[in-house]
Amino acid sequence: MALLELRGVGRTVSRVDDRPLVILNGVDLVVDVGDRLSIVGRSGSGKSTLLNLLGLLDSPTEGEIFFDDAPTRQFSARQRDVTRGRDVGFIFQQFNLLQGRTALENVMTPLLYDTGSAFWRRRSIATAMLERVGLGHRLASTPDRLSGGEQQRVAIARALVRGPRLILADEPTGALDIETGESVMALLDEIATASSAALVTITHDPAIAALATRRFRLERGVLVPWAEVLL
Ligand SMILES: Nc1ncnc2c1ncn2[C@@H]1O[C@H](COP(=O)(O)OP(=O)(O)OP(=O)(O)O)[C@@H](O)[C@H]1O
Repeated sequence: MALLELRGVGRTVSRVDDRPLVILNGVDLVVDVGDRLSIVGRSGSGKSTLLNLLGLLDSPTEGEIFFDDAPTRQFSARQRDVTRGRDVGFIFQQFNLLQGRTALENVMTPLLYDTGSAFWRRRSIATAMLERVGLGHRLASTPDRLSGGEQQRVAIARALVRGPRLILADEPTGALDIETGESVMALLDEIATASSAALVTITHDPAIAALATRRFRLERGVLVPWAEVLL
């Protein structure tokens, strides 16, 4: 079942010199429930721009994006925010944790926006999530007391605490050594599998890209399937 579908998606921005810059062009992509996709591409090829579109942070200037078969062009700003908050989890290279806040507080943060019972149960839900990523003993630690791998585990717990159906990871292992990166990817895959979430990973690392079942390369804004295994 298609969770997300991009049809003929493009994104063009105007520059200071008024010449338009085509960042993405004619992107067709279907992300199914439980899919594992990787996207590689040179710096400036449009990877982050594409991820922002997949996460409903930006809108395409051409084409259409469907979420659960609904055209997102017709979504109100609130509908986009609600859909994103409920269904999309973001993981970044630099973790983006709230400094000065404990691991538990960081993971509880997305639940503050939950209108259901999860809001009232946020402490126990966040605790269980941190236990799941192996950090049950570091609930009270602030990011400055955690290693890079531990910080990324907190970020994963925070991204997944609301049970998103789509996980978007932008260079999730970029700031980690190879071994820690592999264990972070294994954890991401395990949690995504348990909740049937789709996982889209942007990476420069061919070994990380090869973990996905569907691999793509962005070449100057054009998305091309990439079957080559580089291991
Ligand atoms: N709002 C904008 N206005 C002008 N140019 C932009 C805008 N957003 C992105 N670009 C340009 O579009 C190109 C693609 O940007 P994008 O950040 O998507 O690339 P990327 O593949 O993620 O790069 P990197 O791997 O270096 O992060 C870049 O040349 C960037 O400078």
